[in-house]
Amino acid sequence: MLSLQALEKRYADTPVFTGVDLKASQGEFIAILGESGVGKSTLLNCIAGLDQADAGRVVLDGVDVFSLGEEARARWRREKLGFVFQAFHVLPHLSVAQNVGLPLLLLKRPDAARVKHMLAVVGLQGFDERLPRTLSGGQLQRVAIARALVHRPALLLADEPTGNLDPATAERVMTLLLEQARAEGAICLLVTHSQTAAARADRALRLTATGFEAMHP
Ligand SMILES: Nc1ncnc2c1ncn2[C@@H]1O[C@H](COP(=O)(O)OP(=O)(O)OP(=O)(O)O)[C@@H](O)[C@H]1O
Repeated sequence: MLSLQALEKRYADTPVFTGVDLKASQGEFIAILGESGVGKSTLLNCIAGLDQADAGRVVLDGVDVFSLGEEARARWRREKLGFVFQAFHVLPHLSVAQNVGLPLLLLKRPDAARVKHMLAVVGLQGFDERLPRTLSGGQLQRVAIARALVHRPALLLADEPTGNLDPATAERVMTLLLEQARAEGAICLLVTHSQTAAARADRALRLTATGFEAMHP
């Protein structure tokens, strides 16, 4: 269970958002839309504890994230969160399998069989030794999805993951993200400008300066 309670963020005297509340259950897929600059990426960063919220709480599976010290928060992030970004953020000098296995390595739980499984579910079996520069954008994003879920995170944060892809590839990547987040039982918060992607989520919310507005259901 993820709970956001009265989250608030400002830069100097300029408020970005206030009053962000949300409750999400295991396996729920939630799309977050909103005008450019309203603070969607900032909100994901605040939830991940990468950016400091000015007020409010983030509670994931009973853990109050802002009460953790820096080291404990970094450990929590490695263990409980997965990330997918628009720009892939795949490490160029590591092979595909090394990229996917990185979260497990950082948790000191290397697991070659799990890496192989994740490569298979994203349709990249046999790509283990390939370097990222030999992959297409859609393939790179599938590597990123496999990496984001390999350690079975409780929460997947996806920031415009299909923003750099052509519509057909975007559609396939979105399907994969939905299916795999659900298969792994992760809560997924998906920031997107795509109404098509939002329509496929369990819920769609619009972020405004004063919190979330429900779009559907
Ligand atoms: N370090 C910073 N200092 C000051 N203002 C910032 C900083 N980082 C972000 N902002 C501002 O905070 C606001 C929210 O930015 P954010 O990138 O979260 O928006 P967004 O909704 O994700 O936008 P987009 O849809 O265009 O990606 C913007 O007005 C931005 O200029």
